[in-house]
Amino acid sequence: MNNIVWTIAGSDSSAGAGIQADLCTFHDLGADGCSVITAVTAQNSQAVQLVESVSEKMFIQQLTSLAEDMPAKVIKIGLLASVEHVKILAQQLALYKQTWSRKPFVIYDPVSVASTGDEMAEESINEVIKTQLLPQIDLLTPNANEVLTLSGHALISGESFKPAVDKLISMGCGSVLIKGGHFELVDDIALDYWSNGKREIALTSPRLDNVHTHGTGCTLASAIATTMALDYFIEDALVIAKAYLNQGLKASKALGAGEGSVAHCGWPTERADFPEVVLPESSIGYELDLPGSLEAGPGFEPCDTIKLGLYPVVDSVEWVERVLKLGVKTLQLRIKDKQPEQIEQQIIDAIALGKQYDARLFINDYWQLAIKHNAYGVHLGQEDMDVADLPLIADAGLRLGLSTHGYYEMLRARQLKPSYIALGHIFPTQTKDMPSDPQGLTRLSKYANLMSDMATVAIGGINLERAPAVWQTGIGSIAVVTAITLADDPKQVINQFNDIMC
Ligand SMILES: Cc1ncc(COP(=O)(O)OP(=O)(O)O)c(N)n1
Ligand SMILES: Cc1ncsc1CCOP(=O)(O)O
Ligand SMILES: [Mg+2]
Repeated sequence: MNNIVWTIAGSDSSAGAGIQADLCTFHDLGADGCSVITAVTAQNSQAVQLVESVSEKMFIQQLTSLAEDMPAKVIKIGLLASVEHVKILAQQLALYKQTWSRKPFVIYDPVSVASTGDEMAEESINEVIKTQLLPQIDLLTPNANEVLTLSGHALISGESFKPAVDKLISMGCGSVLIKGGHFELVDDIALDYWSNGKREIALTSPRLDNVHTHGTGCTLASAIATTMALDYFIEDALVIAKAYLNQGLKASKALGAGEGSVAHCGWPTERADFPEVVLPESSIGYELDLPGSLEAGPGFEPCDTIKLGLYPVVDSVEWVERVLKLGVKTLQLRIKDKQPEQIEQQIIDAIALGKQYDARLFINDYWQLAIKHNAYGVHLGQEDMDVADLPLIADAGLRLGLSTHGYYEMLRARQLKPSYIALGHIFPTQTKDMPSDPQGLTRLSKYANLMSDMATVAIGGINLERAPAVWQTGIGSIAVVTAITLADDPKQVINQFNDIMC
């Protein structure tokens, strides 16, 4: 399947920004790029010498040529220098959204002033952008100056972010990423804040000194566009794009006498390049008034190893005993949707068996009962995390396993210092209704690599046939339900899994 991304932007003769940077980013991260040139700019590392918009005829024809047989999954917009182009583009985007079989996701990175400080667009352009273009935009990526121009809100403190974003959303755009590259809310920290009016996240990275920043806005927006085209959730796309940018900034270099450009170095893999997720109970979290109560505490009791091996997840004490007798050392009691009093005795019995066999027995969901009866550990999902008292679980000395479904959740979970992070679901599963698509092995390898210093567990649709490839990703454990509970011969299956994972 094609992952076509269009860039609608200006040509930068110095090639560090604009169309050139966009196409480079699409290609680097795995999208199929197409381009619609809005303007040709003559610039070098020190200044923009000339900007000339292409004719309306040429602008329309490029859009028409592509729309005819190369419709985009994602459209990324950069420099729009002419009022007429903005009007035409707004109309065309509305048409694509109404008529294409799959609505394109549209990202607009406003570019009216170059990083050199030169004005690049017609003076009256902002009015048409506000009234006609913003209603067609799914993600707007302004810096502080652009927030002021478009919303009238100055970003003077953390508290000013939400009203500014609310204003932009009320003007019609679906979500807003405020980029912190140009202002410092917190010393030495580059903070990005995203909200769609319902969900909000903030990401931080250390501010990088002595780097060349030409093309950062274009590169960030293009990296988001590509990862959205690769079907990542938006939160994950923002994380990957920020890591891509950090990696590119560290490798940036000057070509002329002035400002050099951000480099393009492939899919980011170094943990140091990935941002931190701002937790609500942190100084920046308070300042931004982020919802929720997650906080980075001292962390949870670790397991004795980060290679937890085969991890059967079973739904009865009988199964707990059965797999323990077959030598299993990591397991979970997962009984769904019962009142605590209905399952308390089963939890007590399972914990006793776990201790008798010296195994790592995790209790799914019922964390109060797990604390009350001193279980080895608790497993919680993303929704469970919002309601469970995590500091209480940590204080009680229980281990904690957390489910995650992508980069953002994984990095956020990591900050809580759990005993392991589960990654799923990897393949289609009949055991649980999953709201998202399976992650697949390529993503699992990336996650396992990024989390290689801690205990990780892969779950979802894993059977004996798939296990060798899963194990090769470097994951520390494989959790299975039906591969064991529906097996004709569970003993043989457990032995075969153990052979694969040795
Ligand atoms: C090892 C492991 N990984 C993931 C899950 C899923 O947990 P959760 O998202 O809370 O969903 P439920 O299991 O509660 O339906 C798990 N149980 N174990
Ligand atoms: C509980 C759970 N969480 C994510 S997938 C899953 C079910 C895994 O079951 P199976 O191994 O039968 O696919
Ligand atoms: Mg759960």
